[in-house]
Amino acid sequence: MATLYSTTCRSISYSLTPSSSSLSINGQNHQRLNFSSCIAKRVLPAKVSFHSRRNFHLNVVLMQDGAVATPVTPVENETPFKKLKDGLLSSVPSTKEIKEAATFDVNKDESTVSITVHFTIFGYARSKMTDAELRNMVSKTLTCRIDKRENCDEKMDQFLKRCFYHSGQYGSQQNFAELDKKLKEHEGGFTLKIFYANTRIACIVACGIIVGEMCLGITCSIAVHEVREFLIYRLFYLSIPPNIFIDAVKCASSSASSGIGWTRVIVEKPFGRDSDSSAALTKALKQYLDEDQIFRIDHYLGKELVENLSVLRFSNLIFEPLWSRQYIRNVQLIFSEDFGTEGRGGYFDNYGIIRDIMQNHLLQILALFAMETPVSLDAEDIRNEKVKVLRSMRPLQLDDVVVGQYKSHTKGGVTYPAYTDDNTVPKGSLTPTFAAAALFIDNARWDGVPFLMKAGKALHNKSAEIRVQFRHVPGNLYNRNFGTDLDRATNELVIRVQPDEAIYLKINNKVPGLGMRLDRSNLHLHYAARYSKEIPDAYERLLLDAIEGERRLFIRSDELDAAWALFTPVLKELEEKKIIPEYYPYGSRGPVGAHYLAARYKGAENNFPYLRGLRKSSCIELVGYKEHASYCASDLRGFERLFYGTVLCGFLVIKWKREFFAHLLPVQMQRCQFEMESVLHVLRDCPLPQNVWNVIIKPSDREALSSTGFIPWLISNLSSTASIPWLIMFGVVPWFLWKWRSRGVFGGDASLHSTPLNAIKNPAARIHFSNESVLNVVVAKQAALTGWNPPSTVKAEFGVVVNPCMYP
Ligand SMILES: NC(=O)C1=CN([C@@H]2O[C@H](COP(=O)(O)OP(=O)(O)OC[C@H]3O[C@@H](n4cnc5c(N)ncnc54)[C@H](OP(=O)(O)O)[C@@H]3O)[C@@H](O)[C@H]2O)C=CC1
Ligand SMILES: O=C1O[C@H](COP(=O)(O)O)[C@@H](O)[C@H](O)[C@H]1O
Repeated sequence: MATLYSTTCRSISYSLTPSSSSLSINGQNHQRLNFSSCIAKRVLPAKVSFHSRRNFHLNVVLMQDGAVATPVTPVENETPFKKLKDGLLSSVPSTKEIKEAATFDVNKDESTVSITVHFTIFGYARSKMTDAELRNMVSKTLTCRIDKRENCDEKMDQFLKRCFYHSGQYGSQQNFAELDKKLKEHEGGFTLKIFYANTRIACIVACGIIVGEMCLGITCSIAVHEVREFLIYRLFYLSIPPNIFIDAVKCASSSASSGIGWTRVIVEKPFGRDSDSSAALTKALKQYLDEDQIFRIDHYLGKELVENLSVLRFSNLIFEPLWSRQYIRNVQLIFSEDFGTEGRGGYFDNYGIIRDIMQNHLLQILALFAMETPVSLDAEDIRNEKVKVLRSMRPLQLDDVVVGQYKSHTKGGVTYPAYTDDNTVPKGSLTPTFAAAALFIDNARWDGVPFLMKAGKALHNKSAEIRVQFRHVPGNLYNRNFGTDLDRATNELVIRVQPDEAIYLKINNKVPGLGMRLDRSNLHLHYAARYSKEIPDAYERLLLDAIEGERRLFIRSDELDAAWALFTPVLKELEEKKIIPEYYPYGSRGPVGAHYLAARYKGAENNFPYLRGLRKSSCIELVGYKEHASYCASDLRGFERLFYGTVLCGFLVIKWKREFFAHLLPVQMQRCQFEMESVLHVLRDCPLPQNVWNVIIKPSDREALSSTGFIPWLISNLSSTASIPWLIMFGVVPWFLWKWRSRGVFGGDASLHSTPLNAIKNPAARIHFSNESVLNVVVAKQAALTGWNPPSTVKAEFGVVVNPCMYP
């Protein structure tokens, strides 16, 4: 826990916890500290144009070109708060500056304000630590980042001198009283002088700049010539496990809150586990705090590109008109981490990825993305709109969720652990480390548009992205260039939140030259190339906002209720039904089920995500799958066609499984322990087909599939004509499965099948392959390998039909 305090206009009590958690400072994740310490806040002499707090952010919104200094009203960006914002952790004022009283020439009214700010950070936790040890710990990650890197050593030294530590129990009034005593020793007194020539200005100054919202009670008619006041502001940052929030808040509020000045509390997530526990937490917090003292932090809201969402939408004419169901096909919100829980399993296992990432970070992004235009940039106006959009959403359905958990995987001689290998995780835990979900907003703007969320740990990369896929161009003149590949034919806007922040729009473009060839190119805003300034860390922004009393990026209690209302039913169902997650190898792209979920919702023409990577299509027409899909191209080689046919068969199996496989083959399903069957999951995880797989595929190739993900694996393998076993494998596995099933159900005689099997074969018969000989080769190979040759009637029904391209 941390207590920031400062005397004068910004006296902040801040406590971070010397714990294992990561506080991101300077763009890196660092240990999150439970500490309170002191940062001296500089007083910045500046010419300022004062505004009320309500307008404060309008000032900030003024464009500042990152590359070229803006000539526009620079004074508005130079408020002490802005400076404070730019310099909190990095630019510590010199002692001279601290002691100096700043003089602000307030417009023509000549109001003059003298401010001296003391800023101190105190760490508070149970662990024993001296101030020097704390400073040493902080110094390991502290850098001079935002400001001009001048006198860094000196600045950091000054900063560290303001860090202190006090050890105590979270539920001990006495320990908090001791903390209070120590804080007071550092707080001292301060003088706030307001010289003014105009009462109105003086009050605006006081309200808007000096004492933030605390001044609201001050009547503007008071003619103040000089105010000598001693204000103490304390900001408690509860970077501690949620089960001790209330103890800490109780003690802080009764034994260590500021007597004169504000006391605020930043609460870290998770805010409960579901609607009930969240409501209980809010109720308990409100015993000791008012809502406006509570700052529920969601650090994703402090990320630069998330903040930029509203700017992008509301200050660019080109985007806002497109921001609706009319033009947007789907929106994808993606979070992935390339590491597992690694030591945080104790916390994580009680929450799981849906609560850890989706219910808060991704949902908050969604709300900002989808909200209607707020009345103003005022925190309440923005939060009102967010609540409205959250309340227009349909609670998540189990059918629209896929959960996964990472399993151990060996790559390059290194073995990566399974989630359950973490010794802070209970054995046999079913907690999802991956989830994909489709959410819907039932309002006029977004009706029918899927918002696809995906979040996972131990995946192949670390990133956070918003991807907006637009609808196809109706009657596109250039259709011929794209065929039926919807992804190529339409635009996509990508907002890369991290790493390497960027915004880019995928467009179709003519490749320069005499011919007419189109390609996909990006209109690209790459932050590192465009802006020389480093991007502040989310926590830097949010801590500063809390100090300033800016609530825009913090979660209001009604927002929280609305968010939990969306996720609580499905979380309960997952837990009550003990849904087994799909297992995915550490470092992979996650469970296959997620691709099917996405395929179901991304758009009718886009049902075969695995085929997308190949950027080719075949002359196969599939009729009988829910959404009609067709792929056509003239240059496919035989084994690729075969592959398509095989995967399509797999889709049919999935499609029809629910009707009859579920009760005919419960053993198989149970053995695989999966709720949902998929061809890939069968290949990778079910014991029986794995035997076939093992006969045919070299171990190294098997491993490659698990570790690289299916699309790159296919691309690399299918592009090698030497790899003839692939051809066999793609044919054999489904046939083998089918054979096994036939045996299981009909005693090995497929001809005895009746209605259920017909249910697969009939639609399958409508799959057209354009190369008969390929199938015959495969059938012969599989007969050799499995000892079973499908009866000719079956072969015929599976439809080896030479079929010219039906689609140009
Ligand atoms: N780590 C992350 O990436 C993120 C964390 N959060 C949230 O931030 C908060 C802190 O996270 P993190 O630092 O990882 O948490 P930790 O589990 O590391 O806890 C922080 C500190 O709290 C004290 N503490 C831990 N467990 C207990 C306990 N059972 N009873 C009393 N005190 C305890 C410890 O200090 P001591 O023993 O010295 O008192 C510890 O150093 C949590 O609410 C977390 O959910 C939010 C987003 C991201
Ligand atoms: O809130 C959380 O976020 C982190 C990821 O944050 P990032 O800023 O590094 O992307 C995640 O690791 C953690 O599980 C979760 O609690």
